[in-house]
Amino acid sequence: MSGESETEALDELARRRGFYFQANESYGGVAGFYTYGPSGASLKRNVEESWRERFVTREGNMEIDAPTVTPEDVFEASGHLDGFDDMLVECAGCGESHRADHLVEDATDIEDAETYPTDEVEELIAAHDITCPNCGAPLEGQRVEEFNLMFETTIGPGSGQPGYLRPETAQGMFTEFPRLKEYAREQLPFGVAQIGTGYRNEISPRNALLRTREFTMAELEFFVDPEAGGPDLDAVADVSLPLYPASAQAEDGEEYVELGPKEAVEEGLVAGEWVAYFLARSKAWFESVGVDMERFRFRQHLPGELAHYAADCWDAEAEVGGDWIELEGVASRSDYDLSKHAKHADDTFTVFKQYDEPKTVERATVEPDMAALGPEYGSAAADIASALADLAARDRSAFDGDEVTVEVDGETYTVEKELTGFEVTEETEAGRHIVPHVVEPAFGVGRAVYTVLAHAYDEDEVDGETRSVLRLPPSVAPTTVGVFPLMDKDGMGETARELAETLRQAGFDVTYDDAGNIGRRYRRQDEVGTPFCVTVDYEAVEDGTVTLRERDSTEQKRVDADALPGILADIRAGTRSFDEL
Ligand SMILES: Nc1ncnc2c1ncn2[C@@H]1O[C@H](COP(=O)(O)OP(=O)(O)OP(=O)(O)O)[C@@H](O)[C@H]1O
Repeated sequence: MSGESETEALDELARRRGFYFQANESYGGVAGFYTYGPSGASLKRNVEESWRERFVTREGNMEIDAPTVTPEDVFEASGHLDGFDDMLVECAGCGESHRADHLVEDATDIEDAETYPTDEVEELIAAHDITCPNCGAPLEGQRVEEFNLMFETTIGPGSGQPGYLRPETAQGMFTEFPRLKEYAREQLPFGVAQIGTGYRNEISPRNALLRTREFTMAELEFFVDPEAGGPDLDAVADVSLPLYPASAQAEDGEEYVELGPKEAVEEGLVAGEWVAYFLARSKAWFESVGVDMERFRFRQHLPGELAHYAADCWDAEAEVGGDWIELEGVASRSDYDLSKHAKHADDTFTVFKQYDEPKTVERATVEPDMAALGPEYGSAAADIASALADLAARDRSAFDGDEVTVEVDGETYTVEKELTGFEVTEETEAGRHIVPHVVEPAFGVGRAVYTVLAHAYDEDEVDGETRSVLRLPPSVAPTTVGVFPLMDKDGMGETARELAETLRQAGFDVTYDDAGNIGRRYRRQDEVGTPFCVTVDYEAVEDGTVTLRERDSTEQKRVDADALPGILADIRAGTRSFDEL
């Protein structure tokens, strides 16, 4: 199937079978907002649960649940207020808004247009005769502007306090760090995760769940000691990473490198063992929820694309509808976030790192003679005193001579050493405060759900008819099993209803269906990805055996109804397969 028809067929099935649809359609709907229907909400919940199990429970990490409305100060510190922009160009013809960088990328070989200044993007639009994708009018001469993607709100009545809907969940983990480090008993490394809603006022929402204005993210902020060693990469040695390095992209090649996590670090391709570790864990997780590994890669950010604080960043990408889309970013963020908050907030964003043995250290301090500094330097005296204190802590050798020079507000002052009260004392130190570095795997849940659906979607032929089928893994499928009586008579309906109830009580998502012929009932379940269907026929009423039909092969086997809970649990957990029954 071509890329476009794949996504069109999927969107149609998603509406019809209750996976997702445009929100508030009865009021005309607003672009970029989707409602997950019953099947989609269940699939999404299973994907989130599986993420939680993989990245929180099994890793021994913490999880928090922070508010989505956030005061302005937080985003001033994080840099979002100034820098969380996309490039906007509006069509003079039809008034439609577009991502200017995306239009340039579509029309040229440029892959990182978002890093170009707006005037250069305007020139590129003119040079390549780029037109409005909606109405075809030329966009030459239209202004390209930076547009901040955060939704603004007011907290409280009246003029209130300015606030924003969070564009990512990450800031919650950073602003609460002073408390979180206490729960971690200041022992690095430790991870804090959050699954929650993020909001971005996207200029041009499109491709269903891929670019929406409200979406669920699953993020892990992993705090590490930059001086300590990394994780044991043997634990993920069985995962090979399909890497698409920046160098291959620059040459415009499709040169993938398949390497184990350890080799990727040793060859200098992936900066840092923690990044390699999370790439491996991510790949295994994407595979477990049903992303097709033939259509999956890790793309390294190009140098211009990298945030200035980031040492390295890799995006997990999947091919959907002919395009590569970003599902997750794994970034090495250094101490950028915590240092920023330390500057703006009134708290400590460090951890106390204890030495193996207490150390004797020399400490240089000053105690300036203010009675002498005041008359000599006037209003600058207090600033000079604090500059002297900074200097003593930073560079003791500056006090070697008879005079000390400091700079305050661009002015240079020379102070007699005698007046500074400079002193060196010896102290015993048990440890010191360090700012942890952050490695962040950030996932978009909606994009993962959409990719899982797109990769699961298939059409084949059954009994001479084309069937649409979602080949979803049993662990994420919205319904685990459909239970049908052959007909609702001669005890078959009752037996089937009882079986459905037993399976529900055993914790399975069950659909009971007695409407229409059995082939049609199978087809309905195939379309929502139900991996198994159980049919209760005459024999079942007599001897307690039922037929178990597998979705993908459409093969049927007779099994004891009593054994079903065990069989289904094993298959969902991946410890037994249908073939082994
Ligand atoms: N508008 C959106 N709709 C749905 N998911 C999104 C959206 N924006 C980001 N995400 C998801 O959140 C994850 C982390 O966000 P991040 O800030 O790294 O995205 P991004 O680089 O801004 O994405 P893009 O370049 O595609 O806009 C992304 O990998 C993606 O899965």
